[in-house]
Amino acid sequence: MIVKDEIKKAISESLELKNRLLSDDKFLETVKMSVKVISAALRSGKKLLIAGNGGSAADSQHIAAEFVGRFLLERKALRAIALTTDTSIITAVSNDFGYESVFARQIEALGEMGDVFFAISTSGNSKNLIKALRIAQLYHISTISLTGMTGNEMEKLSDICISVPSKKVPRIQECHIMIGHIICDMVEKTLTSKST
Ligand SMILES: O=C(CO)[C@@H](O)[C@H](O)[C@H](O)[C@H](O)COP(=O)(O)O
Ligand SMILES: [Zn+2]
Repeated sequence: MIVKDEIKKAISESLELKNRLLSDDKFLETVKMSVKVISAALRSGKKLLIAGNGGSAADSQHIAAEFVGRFLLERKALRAIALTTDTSIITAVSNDFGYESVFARQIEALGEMGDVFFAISTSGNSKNLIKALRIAQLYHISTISLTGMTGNEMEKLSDICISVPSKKVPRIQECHIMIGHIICDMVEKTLTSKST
């Protein structure tokens, strides 16, 4: 039996978490910093590489599409790539090197100094993202992580970590895509504004 109370519980949990973010100045600051770093990289012709597993792979593609296509404004295409889409690369690298290398290897192939690597994970402990963050650091690529609770491994390896204070995967993911949209919106506005 479908219970309306359960539906309401999921919605209120999501709202409560978003409300916590609304009054978390440290969180707001990390989003603001991320917008600055991504805007500066894209403005100077560098690119945004995005990766995550499962639902976060979908978020990676969703965000890359906003940049390459458009979010809300008419403007030129922006350089963003999701590292989650090429099944030949994903299967070959996983098969030959192991799944842990699936993003790191693509960063090694495509990443350049000054690019930004945006890693999305609810646990903040996915091994393939940890390895990719280490490689990104080695190649002087800026690193931004979007995670769940603080204190995760990815946070330690990232220049900026935007963490959502929850252990509930779906609730974290709901905040992640909201944050992704906010970043797209603000980067788009920054890059199309004449005064900046
Ligand atoms: O979307 C969901 C659960 O809501 C799943 O597909 C989830 O993303 C996968 O289990 C991921 O492998 C989890 O990885 P991570 O968020 O811990 O990095
Ligand atoms: Zn999900």
